[in-house]
Amino acid sequence: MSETDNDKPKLGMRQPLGLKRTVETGKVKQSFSHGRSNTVIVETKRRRVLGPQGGAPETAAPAPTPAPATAAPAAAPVAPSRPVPSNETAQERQARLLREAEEQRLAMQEEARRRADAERQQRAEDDRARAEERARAEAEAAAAAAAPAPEPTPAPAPASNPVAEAPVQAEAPAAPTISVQPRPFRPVERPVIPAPEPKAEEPAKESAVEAPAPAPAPTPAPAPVAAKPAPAPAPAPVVTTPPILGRDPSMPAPRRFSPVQRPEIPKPAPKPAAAPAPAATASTPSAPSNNAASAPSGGAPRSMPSGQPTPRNAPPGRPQQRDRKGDERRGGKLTVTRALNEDGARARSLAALKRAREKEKRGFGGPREPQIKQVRDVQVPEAITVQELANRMAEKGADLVKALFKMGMPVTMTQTIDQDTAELLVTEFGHNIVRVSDSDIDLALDTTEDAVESLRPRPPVVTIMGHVDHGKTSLLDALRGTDVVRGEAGGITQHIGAYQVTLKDKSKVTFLDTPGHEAFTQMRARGADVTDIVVLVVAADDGLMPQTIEAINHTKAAGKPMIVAINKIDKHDANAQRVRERLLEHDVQVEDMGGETQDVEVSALKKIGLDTLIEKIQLQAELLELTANPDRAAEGSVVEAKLDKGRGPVATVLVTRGTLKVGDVFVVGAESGKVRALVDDKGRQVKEAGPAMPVEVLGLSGVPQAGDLLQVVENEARAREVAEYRQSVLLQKRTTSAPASLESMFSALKANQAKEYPLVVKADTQGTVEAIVASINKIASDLIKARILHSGVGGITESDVTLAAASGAPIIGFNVRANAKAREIAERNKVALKYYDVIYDLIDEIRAGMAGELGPEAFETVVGRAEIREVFSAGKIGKAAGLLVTEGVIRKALKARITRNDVIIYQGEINSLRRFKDDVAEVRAGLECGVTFTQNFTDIKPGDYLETFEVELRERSL
Ligand SMILES: Nc1nc2c(ncn2[C@@H]2O[C@H](COP(=O)(O)OP(=O)(O)OP(=O)(O)O)[C@@H](O)[C@H]2O)c(=O)[nH]1
Repeated sequence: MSETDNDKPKLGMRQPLGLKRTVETGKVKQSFSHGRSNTVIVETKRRRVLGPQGGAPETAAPAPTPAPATAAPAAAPVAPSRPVPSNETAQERQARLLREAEEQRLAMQEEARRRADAERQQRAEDDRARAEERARAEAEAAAAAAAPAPEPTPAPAPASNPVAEAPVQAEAPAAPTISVQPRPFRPVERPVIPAPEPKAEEPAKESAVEAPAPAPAPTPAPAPVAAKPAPAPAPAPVVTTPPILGRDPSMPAPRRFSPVQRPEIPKPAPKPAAAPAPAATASTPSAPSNNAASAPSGGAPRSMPSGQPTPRNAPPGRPQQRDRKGDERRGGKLTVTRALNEDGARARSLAALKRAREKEKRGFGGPREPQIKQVRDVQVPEAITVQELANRMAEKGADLVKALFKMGMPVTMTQTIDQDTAELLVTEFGHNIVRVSDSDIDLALDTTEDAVESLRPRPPVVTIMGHVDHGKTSLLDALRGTDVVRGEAGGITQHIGAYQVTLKDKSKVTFLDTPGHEAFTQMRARGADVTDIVVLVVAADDGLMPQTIEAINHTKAAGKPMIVAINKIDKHDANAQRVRERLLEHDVQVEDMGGETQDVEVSALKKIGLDTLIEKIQLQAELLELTANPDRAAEGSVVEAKLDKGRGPVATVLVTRGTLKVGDVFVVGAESGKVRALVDDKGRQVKEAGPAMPVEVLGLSGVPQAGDLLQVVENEARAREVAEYRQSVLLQKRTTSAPASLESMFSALKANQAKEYPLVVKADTQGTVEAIVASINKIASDLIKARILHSGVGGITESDVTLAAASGAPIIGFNVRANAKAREIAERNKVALKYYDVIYDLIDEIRAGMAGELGPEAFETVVGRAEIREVFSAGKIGKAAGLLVTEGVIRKALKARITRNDVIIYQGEINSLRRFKDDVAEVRAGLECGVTFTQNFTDIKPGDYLETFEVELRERSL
């Protein structure tokens, strides 16, 4: 039974007597390279001293066990455990155990290295011996060849065999003595076995195993000292640690690092190309060869001088070792770091150097010079965040916040401040404020005059104006040699027409035809605005009419010269002179009447006076000296716009200056676009349109408003930006309509009391839509007003019908029709679709419809009036009044009312009408009578008046 067993507590048994435990156990944690670790239990056996005679220890330190032939490292004797002081504390024991474990580990490493060195030396020796052998053999062969009679040569002496020399060589590295075995731990105590009589062959066998020499030759060789087993019963282990001076040799000395004499490492000999002897390879035991393989390769020179002792009490620093090894490994290599920094200090990376150089170049490297503060022009919109303002000022946001805080405004960076506060900050920081508003996004109207040298003569733009049916279109047709009149619905012009006529002398005149109907006031106003000359057409038979006068006013307002064309002079009742006289009433003095306004008598039908009219137009144009710069970005005015089924939104534009080309990017009103095609008044595609040329423009994003200005811009992004801004403004206008004053509030309240007549209006052109909407809005009265849910250019669509259905509104289609789907939905939802092609019919029907919506009108007629003279009590029915009829007839069947000081105090019916106690139906003026009322009305006083009246219902008209 081992002592370990004895130590175990045994249940129900008594503890053995008197003997202290002789085995100390503890855990040791080992750390290996690459973060590996191992925890082992270490047992340390203490020497047991028995009594005074106990000179010899009862239990010897583990005697070296005869090593098995295969385990070469185990052949070394187990390192003896030093006696442990009995008063050792747990911490001391722990420290000691750790120390011992570390010593063991170091010893193992040293042993492995030593063995590798020995092997290397051995190999070198072998090579040398083989070389000598070969040389000798060659020499002998040469000698034999030289000798006439060769003598038999004795076999080579075994001593010369390199294998036999191996053990001898193995002795060399064994010189330094090591106190620990290469085997790491021995937790189990070995039993004391009497050492066998050393056989002669045993050491040899051992040495053969120890030595890397592969030869299994049983040649007796001197056994290595360290490997020599001590004869039993030697109490002490093979002593390896020299006793420390001044210490009792019988006492176990604390373990210390043994000074390890580093063996001389031969210079790494160039490895022979040939492999080691095959015999050696075959017979080499696996364990040593493994050890050899694990030894560090001898190729790299060691940085530590050989033979230098390891510092005695130096802590076993693995990192130190690793570093050293790493240095050694890298010793021969040229790395970037080493190349850049020879002294081994940590060098900056190439990227860092590059960055530093760049920084230097930028001028940030050196010490900063005090910079002169830059004064900036800071653009500040109506509202701006503190952060954004800081960015624009190139100041720190925190500084701005601080400044605002000082001003008593605790704000954050993300908070928005107004323009005034921003101005305070901008001036505080020494900059200049430039106030801007959202409208700055918009394109400014280019009012700059073109250089005189860039101006070229351009055709005049002539607008024909006048009352409806006075022959405007007919006159224009006669001038153009075309027949537009026949194509017009109802024979009336319902949209503006633009044409360019080439005259006999090849000069050109642009004509704009405007509608004469009152609904197209806006169109006439626009016509007057864009034109150079106005031709006022007045029918000689009809004279001046409302729209004639309106046209005169538009022309005057626009400040344009006028030519009066007195038309229809072929008619028998034509009276041109009367027209001239009537014109005087409106401050238009024609030449014949001593004025400056030109006039001409014409007949569009008979083509009389047309040349004279043209001459007068040309003369007027000459006087005006019309010029424009064709070589610049185009500007134009929209005279008409529509949504064409095949071509999309189309605008008729009169170019005012510059030249509009296909591909130009433009903004027109709240729409933008890129010119896809240009079509002239004769339907031909043109590449460009110069000043005063009317042209249809294709490629718009939407239908613009007639009268909108078209401006060519630099790029599509800018065009979109401007169009978006303008649309947002329009939206804002539509959605914000708050009453501004009390007056407007009351009028709005009143208007709200009026009944609404909802409508959806769709028409063929923008101008027509505008005219229809304006005409419908004029129909409104205090009782009813039209509410146009939606108006637009183009055919009637599903969405129009859906919108109308929601409010039960009819849809007005002017020169447009509903598509199939819209018709289907309209039928299903009972939405009325009303189509028109003459604006008169449209307005009349809407007026009738709105009137019908209100129902018949009540008209009241007072039939009789009487003065109340006396008031009597009439019992249950309240009071009776004695009257004198002053006017008309008081009838019982009629409605009656009592007024006091012209204020109605009662309205109802007469219950009874009596004259001298007789009930009568009526009492005429001048007679007296008595009345009672249906309702129990008692507030009657003498002096009040009684009226009887009739109500007549008549059909309403608006
Ligand atoms: N006898 C006679 N009739 C004329 C003359 N000029 C026009 N008319 C007739 O007058 C009518 C109206 O002519 P329009 O040219 O349509 O008149 P308008 O001014 O263009 O009418 P709106 O476009 O509706 O404003 C037509 O029937 C013409 O035939 C003329 O010189 N002599």
